[in-house]
Amino acid sequence: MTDRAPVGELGAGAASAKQLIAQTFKEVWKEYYSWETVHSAQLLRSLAAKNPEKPVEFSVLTAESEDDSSEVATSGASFQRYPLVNDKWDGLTRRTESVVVSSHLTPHPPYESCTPISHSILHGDDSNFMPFVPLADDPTFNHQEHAYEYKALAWQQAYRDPETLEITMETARRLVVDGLSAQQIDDTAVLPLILRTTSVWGALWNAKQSDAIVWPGSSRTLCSIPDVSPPPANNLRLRLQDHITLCCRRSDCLQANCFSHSMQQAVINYDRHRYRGAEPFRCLPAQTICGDACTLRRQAVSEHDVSWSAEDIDDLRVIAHLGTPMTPCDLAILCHKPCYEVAVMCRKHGNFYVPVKDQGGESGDADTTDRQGYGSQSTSDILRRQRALALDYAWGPTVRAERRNENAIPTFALVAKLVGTMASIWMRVNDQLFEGNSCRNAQIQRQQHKRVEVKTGEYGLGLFLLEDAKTGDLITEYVGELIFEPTFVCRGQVADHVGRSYVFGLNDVFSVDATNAGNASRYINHAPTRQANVKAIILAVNEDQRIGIFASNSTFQISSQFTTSDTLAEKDIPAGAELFMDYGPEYPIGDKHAK
Ligand SMILES: C[S@@+](CC[C@H](N)C(=O)[O-])C[C@H]1O[C@@H](n2cnc3c(N)ncnc32)[C@H](O)[C@@H]1O
Repeated sequence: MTDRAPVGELGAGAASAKQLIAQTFKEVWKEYYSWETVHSAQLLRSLAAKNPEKPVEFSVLTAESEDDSSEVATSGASFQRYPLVNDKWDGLTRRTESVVVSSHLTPHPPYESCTPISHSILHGDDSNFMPFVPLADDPTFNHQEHAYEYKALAWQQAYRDPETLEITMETARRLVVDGLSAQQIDDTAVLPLILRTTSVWGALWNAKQSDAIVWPGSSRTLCSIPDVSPPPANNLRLRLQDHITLCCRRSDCLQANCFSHSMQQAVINYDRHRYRGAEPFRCLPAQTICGDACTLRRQAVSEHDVSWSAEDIDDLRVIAHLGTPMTPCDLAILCHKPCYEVAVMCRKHGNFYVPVKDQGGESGDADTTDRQGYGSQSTSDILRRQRALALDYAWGPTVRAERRNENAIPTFALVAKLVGTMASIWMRVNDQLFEGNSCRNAQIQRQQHKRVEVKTGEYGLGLFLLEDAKTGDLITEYVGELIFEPTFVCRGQVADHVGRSYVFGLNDVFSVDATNAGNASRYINHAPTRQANVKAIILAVNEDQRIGIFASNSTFQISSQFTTSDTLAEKDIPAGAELFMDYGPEYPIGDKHAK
């Protein structure tokens, strides 16, 4: 694999290290591209349409392979090629080739494909960048005019070239085997990508997030480079920061790519207090005695009687800062400290509401006006119960024992457990709330969709019911890409060209576009209200706006999102019926369903 000098022979000097890294990089680059060119040619060949009468053998689509001029048409486009000479890699030179389109490729299908998704997705699109080249093989689509709307292709924006990433990573893997560390490699600044950054977004991290390129020269399975150093075990803030960055902040959300979830790095900043004011955190008064060590049992404990390490105090700050306002009894469980000690530390380091009235020893600067500042959240029965249960579950005796045995708690396991517990509790609370209730939110959450099929309908493809539905039943949910208004304007050109639009206006900010990604609901055709048998209703479900498609009829009126089906006139939509909904007054109405 290598004929380069080992690190030892090159000496420890920066110049030698640089030389070694550059040499290894060049080697890997050559190996990779000599494999990649052959592999790509094979892939292209496998994609060629099969023509049994006249089999065509074409390697790479270049002007050189144009041996049958009656079968090919050349367009003016060009691409960069890394040529092989006598099956050997010919250095890093690139050649510009013109693109030849073979007539043996199958024509574009009459319907553009659509990626199936079960919930709406948000790419965070930018209307300045073209997300994809639409109808690339449709000669009647005006690509030039379309491209005029955009500054660049979306993949050019913050594009991470997977090949450069793989070559960099393979270089690093070989260098690590040779005795260099990731930090030493980065210090030379020779590689095109930094392996580690002070945060988590270096090549090491990105490689972990990307699909692996499997190629013969890769030593990925043989050597793994130590990842960015994990945050110190005794630094709860950094560990949680990492966790919050990776997981959705909504405790009831288990989807990696939910609407609200963004991959921006989270920073737990004590200066920006979550509630108000600049206090590091606030604490609620203890209400009932939690045990022998409860602050309510102790008379005037002084801070001199309590000795906490800096890490312990920081843990308290983090927990109190991130959680909903808690009593010292709750905090005691989370901090694994006696309650009366927590109360002392809260007084010292936070803004502590001491117990009111007859709570011996701790006189009250408690003040209900201030407490109201927390809003209904801190007083909500559901939240309180949720928190109590979560504490019970997540910080039970096993975990406490773990903490005693090891100084380093497996934070991820703990936090995942806490988040998981919150989610399961939330689901249980939801179930209790929604039990026996045909609330539309509940139907959407439970995805109680009807069975449907897509087939030729009155206007192109249409959506048909496979089972009966009663008015008010959820048929399906309209899902797609969440796009911004300017993107909608740009995509309009494609919709005009194909003569079909799959965009549903959601709110002032977003529309849901099912053109490229969606489910069967994208095939529901339009009919005016009196002939429509389904209705789209936008519902707020767990902080997201979602579009439920409900069985409806002409007498169906929306009164509230919690209206139940039994308050509405029942009228079945029989299995086999095509579904129609009213697209709204602006939609150009077809002759058959003219209002
Ligand atoms: C959401 S798609 C519906 C599925 C579409 N029929 C298909 O084959 O993919 C909406 C498009 O269908 C067509 N369409 C739906 N209802 C129609 C109607 N009542 N009259 C004419 N065209 C209709 C229009 O082209 C419209 O832009």
